[in-house]
Amino acid sequence: MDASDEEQDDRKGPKVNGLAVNGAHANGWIQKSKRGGGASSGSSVGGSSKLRELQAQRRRLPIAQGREALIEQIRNNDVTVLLGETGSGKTTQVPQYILESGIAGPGIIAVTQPRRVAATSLAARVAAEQGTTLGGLVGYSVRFDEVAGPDTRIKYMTDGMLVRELLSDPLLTRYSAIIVDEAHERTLRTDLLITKLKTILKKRNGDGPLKNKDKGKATAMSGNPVKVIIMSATLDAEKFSKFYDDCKILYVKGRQHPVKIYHTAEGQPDYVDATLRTLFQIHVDQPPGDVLIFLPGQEDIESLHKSIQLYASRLPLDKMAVLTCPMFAALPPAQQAKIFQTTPPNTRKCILATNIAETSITIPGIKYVIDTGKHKEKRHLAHDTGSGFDALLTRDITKSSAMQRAGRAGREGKGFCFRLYTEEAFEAMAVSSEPEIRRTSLTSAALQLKCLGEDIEDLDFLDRPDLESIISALKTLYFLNAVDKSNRITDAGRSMAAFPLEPNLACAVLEAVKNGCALEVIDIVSVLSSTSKLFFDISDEREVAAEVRRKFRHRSGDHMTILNALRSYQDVAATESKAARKEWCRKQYLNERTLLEAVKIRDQLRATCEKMSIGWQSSAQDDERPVTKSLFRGLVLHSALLQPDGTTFKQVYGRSVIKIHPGSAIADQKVPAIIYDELVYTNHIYARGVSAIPKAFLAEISTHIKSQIA
Ligand SMILES: Nc1ncnc2c1ncn2[C@@H]1O[C@H](COP(=O)(O)OP(=O)(O)OP(=O)(O)O)[C@@H](O)[C@H]1O
Repeated sequence: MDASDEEQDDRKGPKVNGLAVNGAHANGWIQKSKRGGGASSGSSVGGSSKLRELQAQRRRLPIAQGREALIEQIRNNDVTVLLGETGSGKTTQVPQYILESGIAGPGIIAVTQPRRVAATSLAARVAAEQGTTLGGLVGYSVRFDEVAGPDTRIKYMTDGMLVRELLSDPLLTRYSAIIVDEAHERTLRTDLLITKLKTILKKRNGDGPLKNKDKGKATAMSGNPVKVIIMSATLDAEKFSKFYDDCKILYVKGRQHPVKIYHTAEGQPDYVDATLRTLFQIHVDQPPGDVLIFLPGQEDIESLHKSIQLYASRLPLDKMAVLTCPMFAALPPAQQAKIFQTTPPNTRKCILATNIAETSITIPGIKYVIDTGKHKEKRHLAHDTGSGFDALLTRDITKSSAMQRAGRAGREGKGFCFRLYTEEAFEAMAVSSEPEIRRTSLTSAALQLKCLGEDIEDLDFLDRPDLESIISALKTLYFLNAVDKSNRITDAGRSMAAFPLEPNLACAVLEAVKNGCALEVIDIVSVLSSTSKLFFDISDEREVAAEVRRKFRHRSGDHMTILNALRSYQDVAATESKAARKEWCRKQYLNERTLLEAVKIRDQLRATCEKMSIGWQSSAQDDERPVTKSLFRGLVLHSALLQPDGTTFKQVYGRSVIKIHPGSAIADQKVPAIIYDELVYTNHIYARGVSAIPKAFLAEISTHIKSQIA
């Protein structure tokens, strides 16, 4: 291991300990924080020692030194770009400063996050710092889950939730401050917010950004102005500033604890093996402290997990034990929660994570980070037919990601980051990832914008989406009958947008209402919309799991199979205790978290139907045909016909030749046509979530679709 041995300070530009503004040292206006804690709005700040300790921790954060100056800047400016090192305290402190200083008036302070795990864990931390219970003064809102109430003033939410709120409140009038955090990730939804906030600022605050105090006061008196703060540790601040009419850029200097970074002398093509060696080198040579390892995906995590266990079992008994905790989205909740648990004595916890743990979160105990420099990236390969598929590819990370990963060490004390790539490789990395708007499907965004009376192709974005993706999105909306031939939103399109679902699944629900099987389709769609998969795919138990789950199999395919599994779970849930339910799920290799989430989603979808006076009860019983027919309507662009070879399928509205995934309930059946939820690209293009459909469905496609593809 070649130690380049510098402390992480990859960002260029002048900074001072505390704050600097637009690159210049902010001499004269840096003030020491008078106090770090204390809520201003009726929260129950008790005198417990835990709370006192949390308040002392707040005062020790680097950002606390510039608290007053920061408040002043936000007070005097409509838009602020805030750049501060990882761990400096931006995400937890800025909303509290805004609240405590009263800048935001009586409105809610929204803090957006790209990932739900960040939104929920940050809300819990800030609630504790305010001495209140979660859901009171501080809450969160993520898709299908909200813990907030009438007293909530700071709300951590996923960027998607705030975009959704635009539909019911286009000027986001409930919010007096909107903090867009981790803006460097450039998720599609964050980019949409950044665009929309520009118009919202004009409408709520008046023309042009307000840069001086007097103007700020004048607007505050005249209506319901909003403060916008764009934050990140690794951001192209100038670009954001330019977008918002050269708004102020503030820099927070300093991390609470240093992180020492090491690079390898040579590249490590076998990064899993290199990780294993580095881990045991740390384990043998370095003082106690937990290790966080970043790997691209589940397969590498499972393989490394096994190797570590094997080596750890051979360690001398007088050595510290090694405890491994995998962390990826599809993992059951109990296992995910392990990363936040305290480590038993004389044990080194070792978390093997995807980039789900890369930004925002603080994992107690982590002192060492091993960064393989790889991640998986979803890319939508669009087709001019409106079809296309998402491919998950292993790629090099960006400089931004590398810095965020290193930033997960050094949150409670001095940290170390071991990068399994050379310093030259780091220097050669792209600064930040390509914005999602330029590489994922735009269908949902285009529909939401249509509802707001706007066209995605006309909007002012930080980076414009590709014309090809826009066309693909608009064609999909047309195929779903969400827009008409003149590209105007239809009533059906408006109804689709009202559901917290992808437009194709919302379309299937609306079709199911017509076909008398909404109950079933809502159940299926609820499982499909959960964050994790229903069926565990643990590689070394794959065959046992498939055998156990055979009883849920339905001859028509995976959608009805999902329904069978959900129904069986509900039967168990109706009679058994929580523990028995859990055990039942474990034995069936079913993810209970998915089932619990699906039940919540189902309730929300039923409530959405009721709000729109749509009946969700079913008339069709024990008949899969209307169910698959309804799903087909939503998944029409995901349909494929059996080829003469009898094993592969050709997309009806695309050019790809695909196979049914071996894990599918109908993998060994010969069926004339299929619909599928997604395509995954490995050595072949595989369709996952597959159901058989009669060819007749394809023939029945409405004439407007036929004319479109002619
Ligand atoms: N859940 C938590 N448990 C313990 N300490 C925490 C927790 N959340 C935050 N902290 C402490 O507060 C510090 C600041 O966290 P915060 O998330 O505000 O930083 P940040 O500047 O937003 O970092 P990042 O850019 O990495 O998100 C952390 O370094 C850690 O010391």
